[in-house]
Amino acid sequence: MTLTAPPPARADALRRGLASWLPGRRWFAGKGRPFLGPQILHRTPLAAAVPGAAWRAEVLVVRVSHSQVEAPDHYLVPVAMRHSLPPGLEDSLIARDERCVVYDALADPQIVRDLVDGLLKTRPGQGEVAFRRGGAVGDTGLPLGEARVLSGEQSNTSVVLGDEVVLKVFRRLRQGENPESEVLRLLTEAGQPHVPPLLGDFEGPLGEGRATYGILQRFLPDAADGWALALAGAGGAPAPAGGAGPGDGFPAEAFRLGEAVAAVHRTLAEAAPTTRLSREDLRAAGERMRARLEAAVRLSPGLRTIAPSLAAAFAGLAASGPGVLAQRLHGDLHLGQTLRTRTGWSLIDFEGEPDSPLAHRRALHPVAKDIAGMLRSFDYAAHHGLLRAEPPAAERRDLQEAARAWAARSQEAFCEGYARAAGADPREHGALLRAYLVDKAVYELVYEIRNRPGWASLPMRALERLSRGAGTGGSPL
Ligand SMILES: Nc1ncnc2c1ncn2[C@@H]1O[C@H](COP(=O)(O)OP(=O)(O)O)[C@@H](O)[C@H]1O
Ligand SMILES: O=P(O)(O)O[C@H]1O[C@H](CO)[C@@H](O[C@H]2O[C@H](CO)[C@@H](O)[C@H](O)[C@H]2O)[C@H](O)[C@H]1O
Repeated sequence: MTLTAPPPARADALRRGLASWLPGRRWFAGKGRPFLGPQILHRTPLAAAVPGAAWRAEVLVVRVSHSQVEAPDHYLVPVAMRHSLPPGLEDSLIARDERCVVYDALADPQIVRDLVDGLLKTRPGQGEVAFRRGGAVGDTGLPLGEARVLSGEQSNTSVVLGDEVVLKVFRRLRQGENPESEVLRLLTEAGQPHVPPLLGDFEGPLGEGRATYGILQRFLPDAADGWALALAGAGGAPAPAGGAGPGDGFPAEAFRLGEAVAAVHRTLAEAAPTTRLSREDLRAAGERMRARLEAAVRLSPGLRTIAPSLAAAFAGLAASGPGVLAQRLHGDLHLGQTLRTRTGWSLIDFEGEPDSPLAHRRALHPVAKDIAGMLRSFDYAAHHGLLRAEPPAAERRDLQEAARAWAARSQEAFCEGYARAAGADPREHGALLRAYLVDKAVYELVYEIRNRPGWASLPMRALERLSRGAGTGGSPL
C-alpha cells in the first residue's frame, strides 16, 4: 500500500503540543518560567523535493510571551506530519490529532535532506522561505549526503549532510539578518582560512519583516572540539596530533588559537567598517555593562555584596580611551566555538551572544570583548572538573590552585599568540580587558542560571576573584 501525506494538523492540537514540548528543549530560553500561549505566528508549508512523499512539512514560527510587559520570544520549529511516528523519535513528538502525528522535522534524517534539496532550488524573493547562495559555491548545486543531527549543548540545531555540509537552523529568531550569516559572508568572501566557508543562508517571514532561519556551511569532518581538547589538557593530556609538538600541552595550542583569532579579527577589520571610540562611547559601554550587572543582581542576589567592586571595573573603561578601535567581532567567542583540524584552528558560530539583542550583537566592539570571552573559557575548562567533585577542603584548595595555574598558563599563551599575529598585546590594555572579563562573567552567570543552574558556580567564583582585583591597574589575569 502506498501512503500519501496526511492532512495538516489542527492549529489547537499544535498549540497544546508545543506548550508542553517547548520547555524541554535545550534551546528554549524561558526554562522554569510560566508563559502565555504559545501562539503560532506563521505556518509555512515546505515543498518536498520528491513528489508523492508520505509526509508533509511546515515551518512554524512560535511566539512565546512570559508576561504582558516583556517582549515576546520567537522560536523556529520545522515540523513533519505523518500517519505514525517513525521509531526512535519519541522525544521529538510534539502533537497528535485524529489527522496525523507532528514531530520535530530536524530529527528525521530523510525529511531534512529532502527539505534542504527542495530549498536549495529556491531564490530570494521566490516563495516564503528562500535560499541565498554564499560566496563559496558555484551554480552547480551542493553534494548532499546522508543527514545526521548533531547533539550536544547547543543554542540551535545543526544537521550534517554527508561529511560535506552542515545545516544550522536558528531556533530563536530576531527580525533582520542574523549576524552569523552576515559575518561569515564577509569572511568567506575574503578567503579567511580560519573559518569554514559559508555556502548560503535561508530566510523567511517573522511578523511584518523577515529573519534568517538558518545557514549552510562547509563541514570540517575530522575536527576536534576545542572545549574537549581543553578539558583533556586541563586533566593532563598531551597536545593533539599535528599540534604544537609533544610535551607542549594545551597552552601551546592556546598560543596557536590566539594567532588564529587575531587573523580573523584582522580580516574583519579590513572587510567591514571600524570606528575609534571616544571617552563618551567608552563611558556608555561601561553604563551598559553596569545595567547588565544590575539585572544579574536581581536574578542572583548573592552578587549584591561584590557588585560595587565589579562596577568599579566598568568605571575604569572610560579611562582606557579615547581612540580604542571598535570593529565587527565573533561576539561570543569561547572554546566550544573552536575546532582543531590537522592544519590548525577554525572558528565557528558567529551568531554572537544568543541572549543579547541583535543591535548589540551587530554593533562594533573592541577586540577585547572576544579576547575576554576566550580567556574566560580557559578558566571554565580548568575548573569544570571541580564542579561535581567534593573532596575534603584542603585537597579542594590544592585542586583549585592547580586549576587556576592551568587557566593562567593557557590565558598567557593565548595572549602571546594573539600579540605575535596582531602586533599588539591585549594585556597592555589592562583596564579594557578587565571590564570585558567582568562583563563576560556576568553574562555567563545569567546564562548558566537560565540554562544550566548546576554550572552557575563557575562564573560566580570568577566574579568573586575579579571583584578582589577589580578597578586596579595592571593585568587582570
Ligand atoms: N563547520 C563545522 N565543521 C565541523 N563541525 C561543526 C561545524 N559547525 C558546527 N559544528 C559542530 O556543531 C556544534 C554546534 O555548532 P554551533 O555553530 O556552535 O551551534 P550552536 O549555535 O547551536 O551552539 C559545534 O560545537 C561543532 O561540534
Ligand atoms: O555556544 P553558544 O552560542 O550556544 O553559547 C552559549 O552557550 C555556551 C555553553 O554551551 C556558553 O559558554 C559557556 O560555557 C562554555 C562551556 O560549555 C565555556 O567554554 C564558555 O567559556 C562559557 O561562556 C556561552 O556563554 C553561551 O553564550
